[in-house]
Amino acid sequence: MSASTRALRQAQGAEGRAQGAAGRAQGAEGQVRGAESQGAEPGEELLAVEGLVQHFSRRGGVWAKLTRGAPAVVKAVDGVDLAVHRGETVGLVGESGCGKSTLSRCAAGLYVPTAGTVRYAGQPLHGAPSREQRRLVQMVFQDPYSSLNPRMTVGQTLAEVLRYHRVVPRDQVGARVRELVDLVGLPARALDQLPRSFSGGQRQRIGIARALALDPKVLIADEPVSALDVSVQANIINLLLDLKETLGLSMLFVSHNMAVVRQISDRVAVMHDGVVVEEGATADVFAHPADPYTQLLLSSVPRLATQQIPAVEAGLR
Ligand SMILES: Nc1ncnc2c1ncn2[C@@H]1O[C@H](COP(=O)(O)OP(=O)(O)OP(=O)(O)O)[C@@H](O)[C@H]1O
Repeated sequence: MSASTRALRQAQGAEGRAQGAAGRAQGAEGQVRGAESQGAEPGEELLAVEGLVQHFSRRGGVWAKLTRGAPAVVKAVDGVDLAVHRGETVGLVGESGCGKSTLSRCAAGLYVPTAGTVRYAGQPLHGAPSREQRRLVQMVFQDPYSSLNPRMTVGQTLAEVLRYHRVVPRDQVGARVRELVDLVGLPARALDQLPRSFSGGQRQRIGIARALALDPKVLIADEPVSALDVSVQANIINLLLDLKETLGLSMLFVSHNMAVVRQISDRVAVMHDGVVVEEGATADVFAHPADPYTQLLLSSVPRLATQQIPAVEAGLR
């Protein structure tokens, strides 16, 4: 985190935080400003997975019928060590099915891993984490719509999260809900609207607001822009970059899109068949990929070296 951001965080209450980021979020209609995040001094190790294994059994159920003839166990994640340091964004890349989502869900405490540990600031996150610990790491999903209750307004959804997790005293729930909506660049009238009234990009803003409602320290964004029109992708990426800076968040950014990951990440980890095959500073990995699989991934993005990424192009239109 930069000195100015640290000073801002110290000075701000929740109100100042909301106003600061909202202004930036609304001004994020231009190009992706990924360079801001790169070169930041990495802080202490915040989220760490060690020796993480997640195997799924194919025995029984519809899944087994669909995959008849395949091995009985899917080794979705097969021994991964990965850390996200305070204030940094780690990009997790790899083709579909390599285990990115499974690793993210384990890291967020949504799955109890087959083996290995997930720690936040040295403390195990799975097992029986406290209410406070559960809030520390939150996910933003590819399709926020499927996880929003279609019969609840945005205001009701956010208020429910705040009340259930007792994030703020009951008499402050309304004010905090308004701040959250402002924080993600949505107008106040969004509070009274149902999810179906929003575009894909706006729904993703709601998904981000819901994750932020729990006041997390680490955000895990699993393909947060891949379901969006290319013209909207840059806005959401810029919003995430702004929120990361303003709130001092750390981020694990999961994507199959090498160009987007390059733009947003300080470090990158490349996943293949359930393991991380290469990890390093983003600029180094992209300039000098060491693993043959990374080389293959990069060679399939020929425009990358010389041209703007699609999201940037979209943002400039
Ligand atoms: N609940 C489950 N039961 C059985 N197998 C699963 C389950 N979830 C994921 N898998 C399998 O684990 C492997 C890794 O899946 P995962 O979704 O983590 O990959 P991914 O890299 O995120 O791919 P995508 O981007 O397509 O989601 C795949 O072979 C997938 O079919």
